Amino acid sequence: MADAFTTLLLTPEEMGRADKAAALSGIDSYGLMERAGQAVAAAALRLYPEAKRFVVLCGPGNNGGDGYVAARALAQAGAETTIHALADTAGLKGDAAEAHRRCALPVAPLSAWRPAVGDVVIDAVFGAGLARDVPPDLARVIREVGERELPVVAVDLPSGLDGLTGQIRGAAFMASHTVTFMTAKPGHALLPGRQLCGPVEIFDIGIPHRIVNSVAGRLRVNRPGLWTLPDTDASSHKFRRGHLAVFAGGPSATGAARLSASAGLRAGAGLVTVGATPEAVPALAAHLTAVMIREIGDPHVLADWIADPRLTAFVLGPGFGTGKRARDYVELLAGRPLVLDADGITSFRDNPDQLFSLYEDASLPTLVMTPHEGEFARLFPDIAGDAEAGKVEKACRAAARARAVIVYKGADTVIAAPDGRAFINDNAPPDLATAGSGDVLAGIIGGLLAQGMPAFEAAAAGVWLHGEAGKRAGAALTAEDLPEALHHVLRQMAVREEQPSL
Ligand SMILES: NC(=O)C1=CN([C@@H]2O[C@H](COP(=O)(O)OP(=O)(O)OC[C@H]3O[C@@H](n4cnc5c(N)ncnc54)[C@H](OP(=O)(O)O)[C@@H]3O)[C@@H](O)[C@H]2O)[C@@H](O)CC1
Ligand SMILES: [K+]
Repeated sequence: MADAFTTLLLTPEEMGRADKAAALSGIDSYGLMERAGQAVAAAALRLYPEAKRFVVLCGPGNNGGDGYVAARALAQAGAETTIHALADTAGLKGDAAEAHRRCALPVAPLSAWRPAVGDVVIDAVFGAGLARDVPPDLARVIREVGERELPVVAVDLPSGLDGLTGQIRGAAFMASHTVTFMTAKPGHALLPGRQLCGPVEIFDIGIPHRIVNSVAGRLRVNRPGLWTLPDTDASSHKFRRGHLAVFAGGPSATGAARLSASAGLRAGAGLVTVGATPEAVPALAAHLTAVMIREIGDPHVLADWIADPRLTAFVLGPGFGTGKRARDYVELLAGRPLVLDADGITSFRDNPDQLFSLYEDASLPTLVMTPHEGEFARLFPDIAGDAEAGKVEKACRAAARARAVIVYKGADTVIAAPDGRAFINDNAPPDLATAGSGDVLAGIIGGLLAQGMPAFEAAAAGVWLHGEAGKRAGAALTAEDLPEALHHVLRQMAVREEQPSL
């Protein structure tokens, strides 16, 4: 289970506001810096008790200020410590100037440092205030530290990493450990940032939690506790656990719909039916047992079937084929709970507004779209092409425009709702990027939607469960392994819920 502070992500801008609000409420801002720097020194001593020398690299702002505090604490603890600064210390202001004043160690320029084996780097060059690509001097040092594979303890963020977007500004340290303050930041969770941080330690420097909560936006790391799975009590009747309909494509492409359907069933949908044209039925019938098949001979049969209110959710896209048929089906589904994936998304590339208008009346979103990067760019070319925007901003803008939940897939999938809520998912193992994996994800989300979960929660839970199933299935998994692995994950979660002490 997740408590509010372990899932909360504050953007650098929100963190700055927390800092200002803390100062306005009378909290000594230098005290915050002192605790931040002390925490960094404590982590460095704990992680590298045998270090020959700590080299503290200090920048021109408050991240550098944390560095001066840490350097003083390391030296006081008896560790050999040297400081190299990016800019002249005469330019330091406010708390950073105070931290430097209290630190008696000499400060050499960054350009004078030649990284040597045995050095442990304390990276306090840039944190939340990184505003552009790192200067060439620092880029050189980053390269040399990387070449020598020196351990790096990053203060707040590895310098060069954009805390908002997770992107690298020119060059960035590859940290072995990161110490950040109060909450994690989006850049710690998004890629490539996540891979640059090492384990992230979140240290409470004493900003009152009510202040942190007052500046917090709607961004979280995706975790159970942010959503609740439907009650999968074995005694609940299958008709009460909803009925998911998955649409299949042509006879040579039924595998994708089968994967979605099996996953939907494993996710707890009471009934799952694959709707297919007569040509595709034999191929489906040869493989499906627990999943039912509905032959859709002509458009009237389709319309009658879809109109049945007992069908509580739909999946359209996996292996479906692109074109008018997909658009016609979605038109009939307007407003109903739908997971639109793959070909279903691509079918609207020439007229995305046609799709969006079909779902504009819903007061709460009922459409979930699950695009990977290429599909996202087909529906939202202007948003995808905005070089300034990060993945979270892109997903949020797309969700608002489409009035749909957007699952912007990748190793750092972002789930965004039209109301501005957004979760970053971080539990997907690399093996999950395998053929058919997306079909399974669409089916899991469909299965949760069918049970009445709201679209955003169903999407977030589906993405997390998909990641856990991938971990459970292990290395060299295939998509066929995932529904079974999901079954184990859900069973384990149910056991934990029954025995909270586990
Ligand atoms: N929030 C809190 O509660 C607390 C925050 N704390 C700490 O404060 C940190 C944030 O401090 P910060 O805002 O001073 O930003 P920071 O990262 O030091 O950089 C700004 C400086 O860098 C400069 N600069 C930027 N990019 C550059 C580039 N590419 N190349 C060259 N220069 C560049 C920029 O110059 P400018 O853009 O103004 O020209 C400015 O001088 C935060 O990460 C945490 O460690 C803790 O003390 C505890 C309390
Ligand atoms: K840093």
